[in-house]
Amino acid sequence: DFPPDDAKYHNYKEMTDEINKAQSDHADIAKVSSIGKSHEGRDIPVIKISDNVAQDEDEPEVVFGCNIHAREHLTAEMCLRIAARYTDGYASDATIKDMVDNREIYIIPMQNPDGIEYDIASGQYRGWRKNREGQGTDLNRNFNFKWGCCGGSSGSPSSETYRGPSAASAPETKAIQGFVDSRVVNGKQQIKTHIDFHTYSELVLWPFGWTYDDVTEGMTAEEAKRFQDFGRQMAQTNGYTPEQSSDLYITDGTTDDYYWGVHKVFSFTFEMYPSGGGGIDGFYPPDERIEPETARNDKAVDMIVAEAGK
Ligand SMILES: CC(C)C[C@H](NS(N)(=O)=O)C(=O)O
Ligand SMILES: [Ca+2]
Ligand SMILES: [Ca+2]
Ligand SMILES: [Ca+2]
Ligand SMILES: [Zn+2]
Repeated sequence: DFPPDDAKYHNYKEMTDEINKAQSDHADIAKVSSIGKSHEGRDIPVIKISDNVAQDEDEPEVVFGCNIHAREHLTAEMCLRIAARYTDGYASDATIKDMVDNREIYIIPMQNPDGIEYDIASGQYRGWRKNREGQGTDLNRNFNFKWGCCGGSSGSPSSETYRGPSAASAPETKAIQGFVDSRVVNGKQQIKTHIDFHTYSELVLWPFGWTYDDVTEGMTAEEAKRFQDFGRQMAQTNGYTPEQSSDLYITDGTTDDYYWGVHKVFSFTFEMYPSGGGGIDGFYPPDERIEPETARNDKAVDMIVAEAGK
């Protein structure tokens, strides 16, 4: 488990208990299911928040994905905050109610449950990043879009950015892709917007990661401008630095490139607090930082939920 001083962070069981409680407290608008199983057999839960939540309604869909990298524990807290705001806020906040009534919001708090549990299992943080297959696959290099295309990942199993033996080889990647693919209804992708939360560096990133080009096959000048404008607007609200993903470094097989490249989902990656300082400690802010550093993204989250209806 987490060290006692960081008890406010949720482990896998505490996370599942929390979303199950949200479901029982708000059964009319919240429904928990599993998108599939991890390598070690853990369910990867998703909580859906919408009116008539048991029906698949013709409403724009939004996805928030968290903790695809094991040590980035602050991101699971980000996803749990979104779930809490959009369930607890339904009765009191008119804007939240409007969004819940007119969107289908999916939140996946722990996309890499095995890695997360391994990172904290000894009681001392291990700095673990990948999933738990063999020497670990970097799930954010394993997606089936431009997989291993461009020097943005490694082919060596011991590497922190090991792309896996083949595209979508990891069960967690299969589960996430399977979920996104399942949201194509009558040939139309229902998911309109997405944020994948990471730590750290305080950045708002948009596709593509596989190329330095702003405009390229699969990204017109208009589309690139939409990403730039909206990314900058969100960054205005949280003080992060907005840039194209590849401005950081080239990556291939990432979630964002898959969501946009394959499904044309208006998709961003957020790197949360801290901004820098380098080193492994940046992945482990004290739990006193959870509230302020997750609340910092409330406005950007609300913007991306609203944008799904554009
Ligand atoms: C989303 C990309 C561009 C950055 C990310 N950085 S992280 N979260 O692993 O430190 C990563 O390397 O996957
Ligand atoms: Ca503390
Ligand atoms: Ca609905
Ligand atoms: Ca729908
Ligand atoms: Zn990450």
